[in-house]
Amino acid sequence: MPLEFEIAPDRKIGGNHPCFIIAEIGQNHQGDMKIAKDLIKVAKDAGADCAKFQKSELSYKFNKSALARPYTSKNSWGKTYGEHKEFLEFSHDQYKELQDYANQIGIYFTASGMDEKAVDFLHDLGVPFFKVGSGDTNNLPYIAKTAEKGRPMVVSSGMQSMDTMKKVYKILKDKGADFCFLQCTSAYPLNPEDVHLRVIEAYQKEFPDIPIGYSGHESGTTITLGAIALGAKVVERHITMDKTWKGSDHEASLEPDELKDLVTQIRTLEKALGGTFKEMRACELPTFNKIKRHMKWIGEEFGAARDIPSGAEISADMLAVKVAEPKGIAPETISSLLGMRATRAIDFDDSIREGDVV
Ligand SMILES: CC(=O)N[C@H](C=O)[C@@H](O)[C@H](O)[C@H](O)COP(=O)(O)O
Ligand SMILES: C=C(OP(=O)(O)O)C(=O)O
Repeated sequence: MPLEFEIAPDRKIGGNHPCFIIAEIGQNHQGDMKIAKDLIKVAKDAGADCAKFQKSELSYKFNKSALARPYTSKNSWGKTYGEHKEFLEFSHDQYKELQDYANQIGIYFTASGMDEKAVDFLHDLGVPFFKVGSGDTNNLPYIAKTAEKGRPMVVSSGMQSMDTMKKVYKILKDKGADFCFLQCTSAYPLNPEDVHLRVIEAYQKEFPDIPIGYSGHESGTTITLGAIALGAKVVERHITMDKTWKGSDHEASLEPDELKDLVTQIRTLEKALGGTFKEMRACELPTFNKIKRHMKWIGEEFGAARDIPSGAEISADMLAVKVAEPKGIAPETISSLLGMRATRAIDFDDSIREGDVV
């Protein structure tokens, strides 16, 4: 049984707990607090568990030349990558305001700390758990320091190999962290053939004592539902007000109605996954009573409609399986009746019931 743990106050993940659904606002707020709050509300109204952002302390995440690099993409909000990222970055005070808003409307609030300094800030802010974005997963000193803060961790794995994930697993286990891994492919939007949902199963095999989840960048909801069917206990999807907006992630995001649909579909699918024990279910009884086949015999050996006398030895050609009133012996036991003897005279087309043959 995969490990369960409390990812946020009064909310466990893993085992049979409902999948924890993270609505990733990321940088889809366009640098605008109103849009950011509206997206938190969208997450809440759709029934997602958590609204998430991305926090960087830019001079700790990037070196000078990375910040000075020209960023000429149609998704750029500045001449350089540094200016672009600065435009999309909220201040500490703004984070506090967003957190207060999330608390007020009743949804968990967190962010990916995209460098050690940002993790320090989020720790002080008191987020329930840390998200580690794929770009930071092979930063092993960062992984160790983040684990030392003592909060649960959700670690994504885009661009990483199984070998790297084993290293991350070992560090986090050694630190005694509660954590889960998310299968992820870091492309926006993500083509179905690049998703590799079966990595969820490979992770569960390799890391049997942690919950496994999925962070998706594909279009639509189908693939994420597949992740749930394969056992994902945490799911993260980007959300947006409008997929056509300027920005690298909008196209791979879910609009409000899609998020709502996804949450509803996940909750339905979770119910439908049920248990692994196979038996007839209570809801099947009416059908069973109506059509399940029960054994009857017909006296073909003796001629149709001829009575079988008491004491006759039962052979296969005396038996037929039909929908019977009253119900007879269950047909899956047919071979065990052969060679038995009738304890009473049974008319053609009568049911054979317990005690009629011994
Ligand atoms: C790997 C990773 O961090 N991915 C994040 C999460 O999915 C993304 O949101 C990036 O921050 C985003 O795509 C970057 O876009 P730009 O470079 O235009 O700011
Ligand atoms: C990059 C992030 O996530 P993922 O790698 O799961 O897309 C993130 O959380 O900032």
